[in-house]
Amino acid sequence: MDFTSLTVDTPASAWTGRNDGDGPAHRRWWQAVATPPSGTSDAAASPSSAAPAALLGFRSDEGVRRNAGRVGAAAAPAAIRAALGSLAFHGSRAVTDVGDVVVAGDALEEGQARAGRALTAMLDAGQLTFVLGGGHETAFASYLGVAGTAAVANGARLGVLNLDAHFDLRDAPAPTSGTPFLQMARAEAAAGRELNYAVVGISEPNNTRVLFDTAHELDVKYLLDEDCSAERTAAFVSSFLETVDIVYLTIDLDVLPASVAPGVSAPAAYGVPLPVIAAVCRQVAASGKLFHFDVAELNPEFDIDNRTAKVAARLIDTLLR
Ligand SMILES: N=CN[C@@H](CCC(=O)O)C(=O)O
Ligand SMILES: [Mn+2]
Ligand SMILES: [Mn+2]
Repeated sequence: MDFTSLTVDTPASAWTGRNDGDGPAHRRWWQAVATPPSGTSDAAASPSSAAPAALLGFRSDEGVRRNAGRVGAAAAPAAIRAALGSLAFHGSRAVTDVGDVVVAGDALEEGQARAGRALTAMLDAGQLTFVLGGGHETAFASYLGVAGTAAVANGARLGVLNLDAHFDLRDAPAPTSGTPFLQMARAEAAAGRELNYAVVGISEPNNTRVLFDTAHELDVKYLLDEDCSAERTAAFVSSFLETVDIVYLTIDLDVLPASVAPGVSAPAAYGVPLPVIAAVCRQVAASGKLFHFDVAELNPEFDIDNRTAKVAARLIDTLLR
């Protein structure tokens, strides 16, 4: 597709990383990712049966600020790109970085709409899209992109799978990082559909009764963090996948234990082990139903030795195999 027709605020700049040489045997992410208009990738030239992928950064922490959280997630897209850059690239699909949508000041809703339009254009052109957030207000930008596609208009059954310690179903006066899935439920109802929403990793003490009540009213499927054994999680995800044609997967990094993901606004005391979260990513990718995904809530200011950024990069690498 012609990526130069997309409206973003900051075009992608060339990626960097360790250089062991040219060609597929030495290829790392920084060498595989194309950055239009000038940058081309050697991987993009290789024939592949897998759908091409395109990534968009969403530089926002306005939703976190409105939700009284620790701001800093606007710097996350750059930190994730840096962590991904030096990972070895074992995939075969073309990957394009189209740059960032930047939320200026409090203009969150406008930024979400702008990101949504760029995503819809890429999805309709056959790209597997992913967004590097941003606070979890990123999820509503992702939803706008997915909900605007021809696939959804033509009746594809959409499922939203959130890996998160929180429901993010808050009823608030304005959109925040804590509201995106209630916004989705309302938007789906307005479109004459019902939101099919499932969450893996809910922390009971970190979600009030009203959030559980809302989840029950909306028939949200969820698995508590303490119930996330490998077997139960795989069975939960498998049942969910049976009910959908296309999946929007959203990873809020605070689903992981704080020792694994310290660089988030709300670190988890308990958390779901990384091997379980990685297995969910493999399972969703293997289903052939993955349509779009995002990674949210990284806050580089609170990260330790880029631990959280590296975990985000690892999960993205897993999803794109
Ligand atoms: N995206 C953030 N969600 C959580 C944050 C909770 C917290 O800061 O403790 C929420 O709003 O519930
Ligand atoms: Mn969240
Ligand atoms: Mn969360």
